[in-house]
Amino acid sequence: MVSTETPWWLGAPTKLIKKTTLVPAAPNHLPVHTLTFAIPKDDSAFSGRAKPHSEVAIELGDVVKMVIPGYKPKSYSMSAIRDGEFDITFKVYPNGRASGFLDRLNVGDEMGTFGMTAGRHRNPGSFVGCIAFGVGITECLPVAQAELEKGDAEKVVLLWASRTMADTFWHDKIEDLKKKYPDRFQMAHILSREERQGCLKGRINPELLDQVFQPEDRSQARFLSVGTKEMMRMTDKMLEEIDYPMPQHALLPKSQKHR
Ligand SMILES: Cc1cc2nc3c(=O)[nH]c(=O)nc-3n(C[C@H](O)[C@H](O)[C@H](O)COP(=O)(O)OP(=O)(O)OC[C@H]3O[C@@H](n4cnc5c(N)ncnc54)[C@H](O)[C@@H]3O)c2cc1C
Repeated sequence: MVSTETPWWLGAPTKLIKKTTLVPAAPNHLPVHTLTFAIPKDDSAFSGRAKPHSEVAIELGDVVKMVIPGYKPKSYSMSAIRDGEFDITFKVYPNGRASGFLDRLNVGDEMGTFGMTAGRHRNPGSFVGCIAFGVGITECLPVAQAELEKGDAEKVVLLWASRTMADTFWHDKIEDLKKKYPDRFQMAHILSREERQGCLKGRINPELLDQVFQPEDRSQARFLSVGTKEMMRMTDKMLEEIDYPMPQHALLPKSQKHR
């Protein structure tokens, strides 16, 4: 018998309602855009491993799967959720199959999307250190904000590694957090290709992590790094070198059944 049901991995048709450019395309910078979509109204469209958008826990690193036609569902962090709409923020890679498709969408177009759990849980404690590599800030900043809002973290330090300052965005959001939490939130930039006052220069290494993250009580420190798999593995190794064994010191370790 042939099933007429839509497979769960196609998600539900989701309409693009706004496109905002955060980093314009330039010879030395890949563009970054935010796409705002209307949340599909009918939750019954989600089955199997697909979750409704309203159940995506941004603070636990859950993702939205964007179903790229003729390709596959690709993961993106939900960079914000509001009444009836959600955002993804993405970098457009040269010849990127998924990012290229997203970049070519026009307001009013529809594509399949669904929510998916990252299968992680939160490790509580008084110090949070976040390390974002490039566009990894799309997960790190919303998680850092959620940690500040929760209140048990006395200090949240966010280190953002970029090529140059012109590759960065969300300065207004970062300033708002600094103003709202002057004693609890600290932001540090490290730039690999630009000397700039007030910013660290070079690449992340264990000594630098030890210098940037200085918890009063080391046993309370929890870390999140977001970037490519290789960058995250490398960062975990560096944290272990400076005596923060992982996943004991992970902010969002994988839950048992998702390992
Ligand atoms: C859990 C999770 C969350 C994610 N969240 C986001 C997000 O919020 N925003 C976002 O922009 N992306 C995010 N990504 C990455 C995203 O899923 C795609 O991998 C990315 O958009 C590239 O896909 P593509 O098909 O366009 O590029 P591909 O066709 O896979 O690659 C095209 C070219 O770009 C290069 N490239 C691809 N990815 C990277 C990279 N990360 N860094 C440097 N070069 C690269 C490739 O080497 C290749 O040369 C996330 C990934 C995961 C696993």
